[in-house]
Amino acid sequence: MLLPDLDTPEKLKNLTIPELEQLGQEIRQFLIEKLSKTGGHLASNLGVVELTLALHYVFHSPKDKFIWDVGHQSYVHKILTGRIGRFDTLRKYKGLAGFPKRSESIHDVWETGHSSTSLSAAMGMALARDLKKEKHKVVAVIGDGALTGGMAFEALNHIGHEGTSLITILNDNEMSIAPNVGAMHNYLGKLRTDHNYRKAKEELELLLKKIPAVGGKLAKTAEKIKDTLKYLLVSGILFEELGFTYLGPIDGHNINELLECLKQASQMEGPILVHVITKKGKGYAPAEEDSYAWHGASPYKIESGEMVKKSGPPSYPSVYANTMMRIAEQDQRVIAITPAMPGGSGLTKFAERYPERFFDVGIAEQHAVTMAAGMATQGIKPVCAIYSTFLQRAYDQVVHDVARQNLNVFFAIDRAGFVGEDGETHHGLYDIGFLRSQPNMVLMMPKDENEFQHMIYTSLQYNEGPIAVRYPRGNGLGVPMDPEFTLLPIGKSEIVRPGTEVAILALGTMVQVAEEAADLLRSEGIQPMIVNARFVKPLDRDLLLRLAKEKYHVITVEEAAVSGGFGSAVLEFYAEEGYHDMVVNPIGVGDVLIEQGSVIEQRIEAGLTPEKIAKHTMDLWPKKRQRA
Ligand SMILES: Cc1ncc(C[n+]2csc(CCOP(=O)(O)OP(=O)(O)O)c2C)c(N)n1
Ligand SMILES: CC(=O)[C@@H](O)[C@H](O)COP(=O)(O)O
Ligand SMILES: [Mg+2]
Repeated sequence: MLLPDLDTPEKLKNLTIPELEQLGQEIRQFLIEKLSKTGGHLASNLGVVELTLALHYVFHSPKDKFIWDVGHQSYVHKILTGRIGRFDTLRKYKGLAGFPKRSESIHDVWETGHSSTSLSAAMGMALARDLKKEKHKVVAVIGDGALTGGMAFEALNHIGHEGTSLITILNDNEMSIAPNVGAMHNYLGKLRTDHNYRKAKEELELLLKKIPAVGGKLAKTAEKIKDTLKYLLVSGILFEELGFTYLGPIDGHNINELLECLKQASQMEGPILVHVITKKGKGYAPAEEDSYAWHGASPYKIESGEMVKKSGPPSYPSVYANTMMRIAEQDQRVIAITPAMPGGSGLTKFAERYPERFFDVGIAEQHAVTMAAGMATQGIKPVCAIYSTFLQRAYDQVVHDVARQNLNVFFAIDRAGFVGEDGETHHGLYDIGFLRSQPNMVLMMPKDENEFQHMIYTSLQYNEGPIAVRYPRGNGLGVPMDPEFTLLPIGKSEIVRPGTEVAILALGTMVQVAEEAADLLRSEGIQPMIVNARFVKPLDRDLLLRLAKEKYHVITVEEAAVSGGFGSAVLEFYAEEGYHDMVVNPIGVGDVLIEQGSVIEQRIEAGLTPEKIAKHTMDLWPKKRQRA
């Protein structure tokens, strides 16, 4: 076994090719075993075993800088940089992060999680190197999916323009999470299969060299023919035209080919793009056969490849999908848009049923939102299904293209709140802050999966402008699902428990937590009012005014950043209405970054528990009595 002794990448450099190949197999086996217990991004990491070995063999991390786009494929890098012993804690609370983390290792020079940032960061590091007159390599590893992200094109454009020396490794496995989409994907497909082109080009060049030296005109013609044919035949012409030296395509599982090509790249100046062809899931049959399912694997049985399925109530994406299907059946205007998350958003069935009304635009949230806005101007009813965290990528499009023009786009904002193992790069905590400030916007959150279906229905019946429903990752509460849809009155909340003295206005997932807090308080003879807030915008004015008139103290609770959140909206309301002595205690996620773990662990760290909410209520109670 070679793996146990490899605690620094420098030790790789003493290995022979066969030893590197053996090490690759050991790493593969290690990943398959460890992730069968922890789950994680198995397929992507199995696909980059040889590539990561070769990178650490040829270059000198951390002097040479490695930047991993999205970073979900950085487990092999973590194994080779001294963290092999921590893999039992992968994506666990206070354990090893599932993405690069600068606090974990000097070899992690850039943190990722959101896609398509690697080339911009690499450019920044390369320019800094040049300004400081340092000499080291900057290497970005970007997948074919991440390359569909707009930021990547912005960076390619600038890098090619500046001619800065940096190496882009394009890890092309034809997959995003789902099969990759887009014109760039199609272009890469041609390059992938261009071995014939390459052979023809070599034969052509040999032939042209055989033409005896000819004078003047004929020579120029010969050169012109060669350039034209080269244009047709040469690989990577798109990248070459953008100012990159294109190397490849090479077999990303062939150590010899990788070492030869990376050594060549390491000796070249200017922007280099190495096109590496890999197989997502390589080396584990179930993941090779279905790398889509094995992109984000749950714990599984190695022999059978059977994932441990979390049973339980319907998931929010499945309720979204079923409700969309039912409504789309009746309303031909309804279309669904996803930026590269068809599976996670639950849209697979919709896409099969209504292929002409489904658009996976690739990792392109900005394009998705503005395209939806364009559709809305033409009377189409676009539904943008975007995770809260990824919607951050399209903020100006929401502001400038949708809300400002008051266009009727429905945002289905999934993964709102804590998301668990993906950690702080993926939590959906900021959408309330950045949406409620927008004129014309309607924003709501359901307390459970049954109310969720009614909110989707209400949103699709709404024609007045932009409307958004934010909903959590995972399953509902297991409540009965009404057979018929209900149209919810916009801006109206629901009193779920009457009470006195203190009113707890809870949003979405926090309604259940607030009710559990009320149960704890009952033994103290304290019975606060529990409100299912439902709407962040517009607020339920009538209820808020009633609470003021009846001298309630108010607690708001939200699984979102408290700064700029629902509680802030309530505070602003009372200030604007002149209730300056109104006691409002907003509870939410403070100015903290809560790392990977379970959602429950994250809520505990944030103080979003029945016990804490009961304590907040108790704290207000005696003051309330004294005041009376
Ligand atoms: C801005 C953003 N949108 C969506 C995602 C979700 N996401 C994570 S990985 C991935 C696909 C990445 O494909 P690729 O870069 O080809 O990597 P591979 O898994 O194939 O190695 C997507 C869409 C993300 N991380 N960031
Ligand atoms: C790496 C990445 O961004 C995605 O794979 C993300 O982890 C998917 O999240 P869900 O598992 O919530 O769909
Ligand atoms: Mg890919």
